[in-house]
Amino acid sequence: MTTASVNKTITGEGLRFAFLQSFVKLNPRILIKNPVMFMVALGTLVMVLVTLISLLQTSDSLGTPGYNLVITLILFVTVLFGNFAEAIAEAKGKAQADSLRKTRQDTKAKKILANGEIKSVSSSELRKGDVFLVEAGEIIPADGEIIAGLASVDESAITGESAPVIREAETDHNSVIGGTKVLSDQIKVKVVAEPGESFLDKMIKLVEGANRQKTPNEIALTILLASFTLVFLIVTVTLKPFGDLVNAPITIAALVSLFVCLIPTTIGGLLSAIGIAGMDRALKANLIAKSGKAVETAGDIDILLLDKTGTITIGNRKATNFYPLREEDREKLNRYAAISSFGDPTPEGKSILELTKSLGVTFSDRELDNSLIIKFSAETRISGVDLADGTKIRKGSWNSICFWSTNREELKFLEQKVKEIAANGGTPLALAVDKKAIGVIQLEDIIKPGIHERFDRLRKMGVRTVMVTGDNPLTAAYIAKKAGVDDFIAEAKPENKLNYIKKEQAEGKLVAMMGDGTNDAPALAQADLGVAMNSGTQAAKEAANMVDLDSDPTKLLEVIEIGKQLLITRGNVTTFSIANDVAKYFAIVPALFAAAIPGLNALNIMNLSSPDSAILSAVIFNAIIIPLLIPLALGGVKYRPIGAAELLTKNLLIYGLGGVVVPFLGIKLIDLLISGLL
Ligand SMILES: Nc1ncnc2c1ncn2[C@@H]1O[C@H](COP(=O)(O)OP(=O)(O)OP(=O)(O)O)[C@@H](O)[C@H]1O
Ligand SMILES: [K+]
Ligand SMILES: [Mg+2]
Repeated sequence: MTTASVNKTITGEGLRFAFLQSFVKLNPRILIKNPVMFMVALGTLVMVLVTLISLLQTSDSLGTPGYNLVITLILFVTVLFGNFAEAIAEAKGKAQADSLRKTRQDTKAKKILANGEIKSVSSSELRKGDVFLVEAGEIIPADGEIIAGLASVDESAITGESAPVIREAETDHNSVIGGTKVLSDQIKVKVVAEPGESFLDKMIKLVEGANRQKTPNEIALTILLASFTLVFLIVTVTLKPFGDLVNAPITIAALVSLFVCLIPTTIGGLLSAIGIAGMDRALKANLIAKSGKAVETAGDIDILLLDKTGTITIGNRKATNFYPLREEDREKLNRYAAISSFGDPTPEGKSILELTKSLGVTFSDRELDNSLIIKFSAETRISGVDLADGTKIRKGSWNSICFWSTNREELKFLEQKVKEIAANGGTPLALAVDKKAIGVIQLEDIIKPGIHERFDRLRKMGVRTVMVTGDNPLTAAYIAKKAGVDDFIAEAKPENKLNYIKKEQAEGKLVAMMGDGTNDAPALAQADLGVAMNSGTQAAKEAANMVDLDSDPTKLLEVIEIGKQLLITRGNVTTFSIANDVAKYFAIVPALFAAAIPGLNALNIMNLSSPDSAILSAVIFNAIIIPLLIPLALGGVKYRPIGAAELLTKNLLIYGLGGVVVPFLGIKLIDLLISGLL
């Protein structure tokens, strides 16, 4: 199964589920969470009483039992429609959860005991901290981090992506998920999640909406809608004495109907469906949002921090050339580049080793016996090896090698080459032996095609892009200009990201970033929107509020579009809903008083056939607009990157004006259809 392809359309089973849920959600304890719909339900109850009383006694102020019954039923259906909208949004998640459950199964695990022995246990017996072995062809029994080895893994059960991925110990891609399958090699994995708290468990709960909480914006909007409801309650109630005063008695059916038509039932009925659909869209893009708030925040992001390598440029930097200080050093440079990269697992190290191989450099493993490998770190920007014979080889950024080297005079000759490489967007690495620089290694980065257009799109949405790189300022400036980012931070260390985020947040900006390494975890936690790559370390995934199953660094751009789409859809449906209510006011009120106050006839532009028909048509329209808008609520309003002001004008025109016009037409049409029946 694939999360990406499951259930794009709603199945018959989904419809049945949603239909039943519409009744389950009539439970007052569930309904009260939606104050607008709760009031409609109360109105329905009032009308049930009125219908019963009107059966027993005839009175002008009660109306006929038949008419009252019809109004009662329509109000009841209105509540059901609201429930149905939410249920149909949830139905998609339920289907996804069901297929994910099939992925989660008990498997055999080869647990490695403290004494090194292997014991076969059930996957459910594995606890956090346990170590297990998985070999080619086996299912990984639990979530974990690889502590030894490397393997290609089929993650299609979770990501829907059929191409295998490589996971390796001691890299930023050391994370494996229980339920996925090892295709080649074998790995030792340390368990990171207790049973029941695995990634798959969390994902199932998430898509099911089991712990769905209202987002802050949803709460704010709900409070606003509730206060509208209160205002309209007062407006409607005070209309009664006014009607008596002008000798136009208003029936309870008319008052309740007017009230229901005035309160924002459309957005009230669709609000939570819109939120669920937003999370669903994120899921379709293979993004696991830990909360609805994360998706919502994405729509409001001001600044996007992006890594250079792998995000703006294609994958890994490739070594393309060696430049010795003196021509006679060429052999030596190539050789030491190879030896110093042998124990360097970074993409840069691997690529240097490959280039030396293609140049015919050979050396035996024995030369590295008893040597001390100096691992690359983003802090030092240096890697290398101390050989057993005392030779110290280092490679790293120009600044750090300059700092380490003592042949200051000679460095000047190399600096020329370094600048040349950087000015063309490459990354220069200097190589030094025993504190003497002997040459420069050229690493090349290729900018991803189409990335410029994506940044243009973001700029139009009002999002500023900032490239962060550990590279030198010259290289950074070249790539930043070529790729079209708004700003860059060069020679960045992990804590620089964190500080930059804090600084922007202090100015009231919302910042998003994506990361995979343990290094990135603090910044991912600090960012308003932190997206971790699925391949990343456990620390990164825990700190983030979204996880990208595809581990695609450009996914941030999609996240923002999904967020914007959610906010715009909600905004537009709200505008439409309120405009609708205004229109309904003008449809009902003149009809109610036209007989008693002839002057109001001027307002009776709709010329509906009778007050009863006007009210009935308005409540019918009020009810059916909810299911009619379900496709819009679930599908979302397509987001186009135009300026904020232009967007507002356009949306006000379409949804505001449309919201006024559509009910006039709809109510008139319904009036024409039913007036014959009355
Ligand atoms: N394997 C390595 N050995 C030695 N030095 C390296 C190695 N890889 C990178 N460097 C140097 O360290 C600098 C910082 O690299 P790093 O990979 O930390 O950058 P980064 O923060 O990941 O940014 P980017 O997104 O550009 O990769 C590089 O510009 C390069 O000069
Ligand atoms: K309404
Ligand atoms: Mg890097």
